[in-house]
Amino acid sequence: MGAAAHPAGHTVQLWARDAAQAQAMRTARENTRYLGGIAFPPRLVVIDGDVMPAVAQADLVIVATPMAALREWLQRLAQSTAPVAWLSKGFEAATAPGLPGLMAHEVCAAVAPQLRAGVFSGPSFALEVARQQPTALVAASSHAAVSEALVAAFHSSHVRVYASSDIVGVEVGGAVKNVLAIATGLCDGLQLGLNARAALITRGLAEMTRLGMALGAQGKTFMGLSGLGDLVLTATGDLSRNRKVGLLLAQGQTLDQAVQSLGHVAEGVYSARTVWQRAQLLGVEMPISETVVALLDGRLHVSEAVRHLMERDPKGE
Ligand SMILES: NC(=O)c1ccc[n+]([C@@H]2O[C@H](COP(=O)([O-])OP(=O)(O)OC[C@H]3O[C@@H](n4cnc5c(N)ncnc54)[C@H](O)[C@@H]3O)[C@@H](O)[C@H]2O)c1
Ligand SMILES: O=P(O)(O)OC[C@H](O)CO
Repeated sequence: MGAAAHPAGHTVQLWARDAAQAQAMRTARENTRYLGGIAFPPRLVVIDGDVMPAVAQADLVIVATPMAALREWLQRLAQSTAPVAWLSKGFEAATAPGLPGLMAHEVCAAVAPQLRAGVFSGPSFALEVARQQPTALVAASSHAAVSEALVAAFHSSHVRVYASSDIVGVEVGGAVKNVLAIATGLCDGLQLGLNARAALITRGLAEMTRLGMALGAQGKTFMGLSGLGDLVLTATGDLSRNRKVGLLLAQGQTLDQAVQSLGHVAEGVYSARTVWQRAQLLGVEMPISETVVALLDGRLHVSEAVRHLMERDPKGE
């Protein structure tokens, strides 16, 4: 996102937790490990060590870590006076037995309630954003100042940023699409055909919307960029790590092998159980997500997954 912010005329401080990786990026003026071949813009500065001096100077702080690291980062940033936005797309794993896992804004409310914060989401493979290919995103927060800061920082000739106040809807879309992309990868890996893929995406959108509305989201959010848009991208785009997990499971790899071979996080693997757990608590039917959880937990074999979905009782659409 650092490269994306630059055309709007901002200086970006990119913090890396690994000092050697930070030095390698300073030397190469690119992130060879993750986005090789994309030169950093001149006003991007790579930093490491204590991040707080940079936070104190910032007009906007972006947290670009997997969901599993978000709690720790929001605790660290709790006193920031600048708005904070996260890119993480997932539900947190339960932190104690008997407690449901949380959405990102719920984690924020628990550990940094005074922070002006929100989520930056939508269909956006990092590689295409870095190449400055056209991308449209959603900035969602209950604080208008946060969405406004994201629009000011990122809206440009190649990135369109739409503001939303429906943070629940945007976060549910971002988390559930990853689970559904695992299912779609599996479907394509098993060569079940285009009819099956369209059915999974459409019924997946229905279950995403059901869960979101039960959690208090607005239905229309799921027809937007962070819902349908990101679901279509992740379920069908071969740059997706979540889709890749499904494809690899279909080839007979174990979950551990599939996750190891990615080298990046596939959030659906970690969010699926929480998504399913929250749906169960609310009495929301999510048969595709339920099937993915059963596969990931090893309770269902790949070869049984399709039968599991197809043999459900008939019902109205
Ligand atoms: N890559 C994409 O195309 C993309 C696009 C939009 C949103 N996202 C979301 O953004 C989040 C991050 O995705 P990614 O692709 O950058 O993941 P990634 O697996 O590449 O990890 C991103 C970085 O976070 C670092 N990290 C991990 N734990 C950390 C911690 N505790 N503190 C600091 N840094 C830590 C990793 O070392 C890595 O450099 C995910 O939730 C993902 O769903 C990714
Ligand atoms: O590679 P994935 O599956 O994590 O998807 C990346 C982005 O979330 C797409 O918007």
